[in-house]
Amino acid sequence: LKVLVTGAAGQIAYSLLYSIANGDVFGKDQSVTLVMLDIAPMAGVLEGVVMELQDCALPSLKIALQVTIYQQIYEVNLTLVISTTTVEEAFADIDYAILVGAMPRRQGMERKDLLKANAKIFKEQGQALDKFAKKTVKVLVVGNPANTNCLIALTAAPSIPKDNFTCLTRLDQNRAQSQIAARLGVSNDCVSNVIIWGNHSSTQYPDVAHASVKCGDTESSVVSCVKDDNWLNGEFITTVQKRGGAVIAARKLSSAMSAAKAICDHVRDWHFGTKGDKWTSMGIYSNGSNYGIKEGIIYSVPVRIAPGGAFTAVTGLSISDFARSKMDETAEELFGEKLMAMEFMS
Ligand SMILES: NC(=O)C1=CN([C@@H]2O[C@H](COP(=O)(O)OP(=O)(O)OC[C@H]3O[C@@H](n4cnc5c(N)ncnc54)[C@H](O)[C@@H]3O)[C@@H](O)[C@H]2O)C=CC1
Ligand SMILES: O=C(O)CCC(=O)C(=O)O
Repeated sequence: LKVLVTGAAGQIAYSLLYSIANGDVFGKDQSVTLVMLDIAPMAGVLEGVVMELQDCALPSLKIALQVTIYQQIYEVNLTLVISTTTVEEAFADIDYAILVGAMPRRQGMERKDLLKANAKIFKEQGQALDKFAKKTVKVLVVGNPANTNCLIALTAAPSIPKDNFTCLTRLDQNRAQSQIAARLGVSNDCVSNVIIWGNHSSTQYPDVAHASVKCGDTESSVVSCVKDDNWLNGEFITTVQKRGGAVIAARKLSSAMSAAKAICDHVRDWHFGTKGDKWTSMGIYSNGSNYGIKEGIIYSVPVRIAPGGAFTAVTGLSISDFARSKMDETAEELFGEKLMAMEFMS
């Protein structure tokens, strides 16, 4: 597997690269060529990250320096590390593209305020995917605003199927899951089938109407266990919607450790598949057939994934009037972002 991580000198990548190199995403026995891309001014930092990967002395990673200063090729046992600032090299024949590299939000900004700065990056990287990657490449967009950046990349890569493009809402799902687990005093893995609808933004709709909690052998609905609709329809939703901003306010930096963990969860599920009747949420291309969401945006829905990566949106879930209005509100925001993106692109 050839796996590209962009923004490889940044803070998310700092946690993410370790997990991939350690076999936590694709398995300990899977050989991986890890391609790390960042911009030229970050070449020195990138070099330091490679040194650190080397110094982790991971059992599967054997690194030997081969080439030049900006284009170091490391020869290995199980995992091959290539760090580069060259787009052509980074995107060549990749199986996975984890597109993290972008400007992060600072305090007081909404994620869509990043569109102007980041749209250009995702147009260029969409074109690179189109030109250099395998046509089967699976793309995960993380850089914000993630849904609309994903749409930009997809539009710039017409030779790659739309279903190969996803954006990250797993961090929101993990946040929602952990809020419920904390409320019920159970461990996080007892809670499943939480849904994130729509945009990775403060209009997203974290929905627990179909979520369940497992205590011993019995599985019950989250709604019946929490027994507090006011909290579920109020504070719970806003906590998840605003969690990214809360982390920025506290850390003066955007979330990174939890983002890297969520990326690993997303890619692992996309690679190995979801288990049984469980689902996970991810931003996918809306073709107009899911829950009345119009065609043409990247919208987060629950999906089930087969081993190898083919996914289908979960259909037939009942949608309350409350949920309907929340789902439409976040779709509307995405169409607004799309218009803005088209303006910047033109
Ligand atoms: N979807 C989600 O759930 C989340 C998204 N994010 C977003 O992820 C992005 C990255 O966050 P951090 O790692 O914290 O930022 P960071 O600033 O620490 O790192 C970003 C890296 O990207 C690099 N970069 C910039 N332009 C590039 C290009 N054209 N090609 C390759 N690399 C490029 C920068 O040089 C930098 O090293 C931000 O946009 C942030 O808002 C962050 C957390 C969660
Ligand atoms: O909130 C942000 O803008 C940066 C990180 C992020 O997307 C998140 O923590 O959810």
